[in-house]
Amino acid sequence: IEPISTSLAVGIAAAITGFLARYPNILYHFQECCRPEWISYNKTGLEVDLQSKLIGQHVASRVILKAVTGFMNNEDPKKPLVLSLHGWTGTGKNFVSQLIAKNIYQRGMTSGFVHLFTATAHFPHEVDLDSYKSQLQQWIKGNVSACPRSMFIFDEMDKMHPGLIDSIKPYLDFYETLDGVSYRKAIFIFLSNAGGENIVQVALDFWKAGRDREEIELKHLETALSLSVFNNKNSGFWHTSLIDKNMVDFFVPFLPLEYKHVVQCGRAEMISKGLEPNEEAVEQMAHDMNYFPRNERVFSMQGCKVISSRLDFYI
Ligand SMILES: Nc1ncnc2c1ncn2[C@@H]1O[C@H](COP(=O)(O)OP(=O)(O)OP(=O)(O)O)[C@@H](O)[C@H]1O
Repeated sequence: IEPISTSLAVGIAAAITGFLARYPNILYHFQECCRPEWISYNKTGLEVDLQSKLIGQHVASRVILKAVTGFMNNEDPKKPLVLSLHGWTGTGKNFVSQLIAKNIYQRGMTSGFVHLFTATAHFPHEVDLDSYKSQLQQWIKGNVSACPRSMFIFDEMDKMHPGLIDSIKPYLDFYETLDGVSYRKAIFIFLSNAGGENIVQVALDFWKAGRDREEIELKHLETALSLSVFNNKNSGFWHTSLIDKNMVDFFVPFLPLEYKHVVQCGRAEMISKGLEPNEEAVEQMAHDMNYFPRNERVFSMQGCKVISSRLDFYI
């Protein structure tokens, strides 16, 4: 071995080791880890995002901001935060979960500490229920052990097998620790369409009475939600004791979106594509969407869901 190269290599290695010993935190800036450099709550960011990006959801915006802020500012929460988001398709439930993730984790939804499960994709076969249960429990335990500030999003909660919901119950409860792991700093978000029709009915009643949509408050929707979520035999929730044990901290209703919201979503979509908003195209697209109920045609059938792809056809 050539002595000059060897001593050069040894010198460089020693310099790097010395540098890392003096500045151990430097690595944390490059590699995502469970530290404040990567995980810190930005309340103003969430507030601004909810106001400017989430369209037509004044009730959900308020509840979510309060719930997340209260939880994230509490250094010693007594249980994990459990939010259950309900509403018609395409009204922003997944979207809002992304906004929450973005304002807690530097890498948002791509963070290694944010975990998304979709019932039909991840747990499709009932015969595999037992293995799903143990995999899910191990996944939650492993990830919370690695980082207490982990976030778990369960999409299509109403299609999830009740037995599987039951298997995650212990992690949502008030336990100090479970097998030596504390779950109290974790966030669980459940998304479902359960209760969507009852929420639509409340919004429709307001519309028919000529009342402003902004007048709808959480209290107007709570009964609608509880009736459907608690009493619906088809809803996974109904079979489990998630509800009677008060494990869900907030039930968050999402209102159905109207024509004007579809237009707003269209404009926002054009801007996000880096285009100048084209009013004519956006209005034509909104006009061609399907609305319900059949006679009144007030609410968008697909919410804002298909706008991204539809818009391409009009511009
Ligand atoms: N209220 C909203 N404000 C702004 N954009 C929205 C809203 N609702 C939906 N969108 C747009 O439509 C897309 C699809 O919506 P999203 O996936 O959040 O709907 P969802 O309520 O989760 O529907 P589903 O119940 O079918 O899963 C979002 O990524 C977003 O671009």
